[in-house]
Amino acid sequence: MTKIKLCGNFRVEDADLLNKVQPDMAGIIFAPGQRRTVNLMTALKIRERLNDSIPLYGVFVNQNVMDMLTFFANGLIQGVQLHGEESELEVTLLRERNVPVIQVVKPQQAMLKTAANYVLLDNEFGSGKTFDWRIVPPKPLRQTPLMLAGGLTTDNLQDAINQVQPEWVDISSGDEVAGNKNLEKMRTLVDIVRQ
Ligand SMILES: O=C(O)c1ccccc1NCC(=O)[C@H](O)[C@H](O)COP(=O)(O)O
Repeated sequence: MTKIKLCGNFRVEDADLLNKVQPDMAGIIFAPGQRRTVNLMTALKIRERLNDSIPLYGVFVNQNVMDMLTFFANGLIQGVQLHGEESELEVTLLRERNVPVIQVVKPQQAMLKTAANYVLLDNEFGSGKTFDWRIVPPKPLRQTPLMLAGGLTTDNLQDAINQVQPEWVDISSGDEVAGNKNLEKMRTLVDIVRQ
């Protein structure tokens, strides 16, 4: 069964919504200067309020690996999403310290051989824009479990799963209404993957 990550949570109360719908993974943005960026205090509060059963991943763009290791060691995050041009060396360094890694790649690179636990296909930063799913290599050719992202919504999620057969889907804009996380959208998305 496809699993679901709900990303870009940025208000402390988003933890309560996540607890209600129980996604397989949640994400918060540490990349600076973005609409959904969280500061350390908010991140700590979200982790504190979030059910222990929901792993929280930090999203970073070309940031300091030592910070990622510290956040992981302190239990603030349970894994990292590398959303920039991070090197395989950085991925390996994190993996050697048992940090689960999601490496974001361009859709054409789904076959990339990497030490990361997952490759995530997205062409922008939580932009809500889809890409042409036909360019994703078929499942038997992929080396690493695939997370599909980019403009997934309650309207297109089922088609995306049918066409791409990803191990995971990752959604941010698609669970928002007027820029805030929305319980009904989140619930519908989770129901679609679990039906
Ligand atoms: O959401 C952001 O602001 C963001 C900023 C910098 C790097 C990544 C960012 N978001 C990543 C995600 O939320 C998801 O991994 C994914 O791209 C979902 O995007 P979408 O559903 O298209 O909003």
